[in-house]
Amino acid sequence: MSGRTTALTPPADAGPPVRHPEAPAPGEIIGSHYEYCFGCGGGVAHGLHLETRAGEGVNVTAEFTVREAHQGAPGLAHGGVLATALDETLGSLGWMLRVIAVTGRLETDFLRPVPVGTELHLTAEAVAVHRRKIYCTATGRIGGPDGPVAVHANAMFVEVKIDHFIDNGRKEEIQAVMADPDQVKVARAFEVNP
Ligand SMILES: CCCCCCCCCCCCCC(=O)SCCNC(=O)CCNC(=O)[C@H](O)C(C)(C)COP(=O)(O)OP(=O)(O)OC[C@H]1O[C@@H](n2cnc3c(N)ncnc32)[C@H](O)[C@@H]1OP(=O)(O)O
Repeated sequence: MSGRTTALTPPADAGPPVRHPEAPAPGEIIGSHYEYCFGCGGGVAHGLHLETRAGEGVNVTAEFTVREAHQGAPGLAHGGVLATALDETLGSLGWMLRVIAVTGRLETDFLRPVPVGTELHLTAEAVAVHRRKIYCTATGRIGGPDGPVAVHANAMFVEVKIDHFIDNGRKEEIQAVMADPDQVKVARAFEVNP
């Protein structure tokens, strides 16, 4: 046993998340953080192509249309793909806090099947911060932004520095990213020095 608590309930001394003064303005589209990200990258043919918008607080919204390539059962979205959509939307909260954060834990409830062709309306919100840990939730609704909930997640993201990617990513992709001025701009937006 590691002694680590895996609870997704923030500890009593956690604080509220604080919207960074330079967070994208409410309604502003948060661009893809990486062209080859399966969740948001334009360079992944069968990816989710999620487009996320900043909310007014430490929250974001996004839409994702389920396509044939996303099926698990015939005509229905794969659960892992739906979890990815939640994960990706949650990942965008880093822009609102101006930190880079990766998923530590993601607990997903699948409440309704999601047919191919459905537009999933996603929201994500940070609820508490404790040291490097960001506690957050995400919801995907069908039939409109106020439609019935199809999927819901409680999650805990952990803040990391750019070294997390440099140290762990494959060399080819890391070198390509560092040679791309647009990508370096993304990294700078998080006030990190690549
Ligand atoms: C170039 C530009 C790039 C831009 C990139 C933008 C990328 C955005 C991508 C978005 C894409 C979408 C999103 C994606 O898909 S992100 C991809 C999926 N996620 C990952 O690959 C993360 C893999 N895991 C790790 O790298 C490490 O385990 C991390 C970094 C998470 C922690 O290891 P690290 O050694 O650093 O820290 P620590 O172990 O001291 O832990 C720190 C604290 O956290 C607590 N804890 C940890 N894990 C868990 C857990 N499972 N349950 C409960 N608690 C957990 C821990 O108890 C401790 O708490 P406390 O002691 O402080 O109380």
